[in-house]
Amino acid sequence: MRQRPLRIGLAGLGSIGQQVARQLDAGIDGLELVAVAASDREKARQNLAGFRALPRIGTLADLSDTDVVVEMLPARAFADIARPTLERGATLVVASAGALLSHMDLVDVARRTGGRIIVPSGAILGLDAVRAACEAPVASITIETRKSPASLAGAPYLAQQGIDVHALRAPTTIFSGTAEEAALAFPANTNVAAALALAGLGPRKTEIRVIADPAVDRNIHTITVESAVARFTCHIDIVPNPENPRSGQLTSRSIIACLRDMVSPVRIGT
Ligand SMILES: NC(=O)C1=CN([C@@H]2O[C@H](COP(=O)(O)OP(=O)(O)OC[C@H]3O[C@@H](n4cnc5c(N)ncnc54)[C@H](O)[C@@H]3O)[C@@H](O)[C@H]2O)C=CC1
Ligand SMILES: O=C([O-])CC(=O)C(=O)O
Repeated sequence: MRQRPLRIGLAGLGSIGQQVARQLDAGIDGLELVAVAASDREKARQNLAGFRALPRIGTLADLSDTDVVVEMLPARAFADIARPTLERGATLVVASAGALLSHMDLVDVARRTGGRIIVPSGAILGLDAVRAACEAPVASITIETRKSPASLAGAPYLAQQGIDVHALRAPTTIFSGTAEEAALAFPANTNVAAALALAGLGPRKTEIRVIADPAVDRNIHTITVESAVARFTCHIDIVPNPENPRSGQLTSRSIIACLRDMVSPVRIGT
């Protein structure tokens, strides 16, 4: 039994970070929100107004006395908090799973310092069964991601390929490739494929298809696994966050469930 609560720091107070902060402030036994890092501190103060216990508001460097840092930054800022957190032997909970694929050397840092990298399921389901299946031979793991144009807009791949998603009138496959390729092409839209890859066959053997569909208003993911011990398909429709439709409303809850696991005497699922 821990003598004191786990001290939590939040890196990023955007659409996911704000939800996580609110849920932590509502109170979870064994967890204490002590600090948040935000790029606009005045806006952060406004977002945290009314909190029961106001955490410190500062920069990424101000998270350096926490036990657990929850990374919820744009992919480009991922390493700015991931590396120092792991260098000091703390635990890093990763939202930007796609960005982790370009920084797999951090696993060696964690091994050296005793730090831990934890990738919650986020917006995807079935990682428990994927991990279990991968204890036996697995033939293939694929994911199809279907999103509205608003949930895909701004991805670097669209600009590179000259694709105007807002002009599409019918569902269109705009990308097929590996999870590794997708993480670079769609850094804010394919974290699900990265998490799936890390749970299963790795970023070069996990295939993703991205479909832009003007008729949908959810972020929709379908995983298909063919393995020696089981064949399964998992499907999820997630409500996008109003502040950032690229991210859905399940991810903050997945992070909270993951943090709860760290202090709970009982753990459910693989
Ligand atoms: N694992 C998963 O299943 C999912 C992962 N994500 C990923 O989670 C991450 C966070 O998502 P959102 O909250 O929706 O993004 P967001 O763009 O709404 O929020 C990011 C926040 O980080 C802040 N920020 C940027 N640089 C900073 C710095 N140096 N210091 C402090 N704050 C900084 C921004 O001002 C913004 O408030 C993204 O990388 C997103 O792609 C999103 C959905 C699902
Ligand atoms: O569906 C979501 O909420 C977000 C998503 O696809 C991703 O980041 O991979």
